[in-house]
Amino acid sequence: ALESQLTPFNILLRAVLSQLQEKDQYSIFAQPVNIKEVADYLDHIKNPMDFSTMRKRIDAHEYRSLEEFEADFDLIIFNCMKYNAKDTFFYKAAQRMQDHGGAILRRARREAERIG
Ligand SMILES: CCOC(=O)c1ccc2c(c1)NC(=O)[C@@H](C)N2
Repeated sequence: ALESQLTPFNILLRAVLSQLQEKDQYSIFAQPVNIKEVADYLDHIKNPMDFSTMRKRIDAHEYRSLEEFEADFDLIIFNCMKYNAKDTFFYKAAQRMQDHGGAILRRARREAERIG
């Protein structure tokens, strides 16, 4: 029901996800990597992750802690740095996302402690 959707914790996760997506200015982390465009992606990446999947998991109450949410964020970064070579636009975007995300998640951890 809507009220179970809008627990303080869920509201926090949705706010954090929006803050992270603001840093994805070319939306390269917004959707699952398109396997039609990147044919060998699943040969290399066993656990794909993206922000739209994370949003579905928030709405399905699949995150029981901020650490579980962070693990999926870290997976997005890890996959990108694994599949793409260091000198690529994608790899560099993952590094910037990791930096921005670190600051956003540190603030979120304090907020999660405050709401208990
Ligand atoms: C239309 C072509 O799109 C892509 O090739 C493409 C589109 C998005 C991508 C990606 C590839 N690779 C990645 O590692 C993740 C970060 N995002």
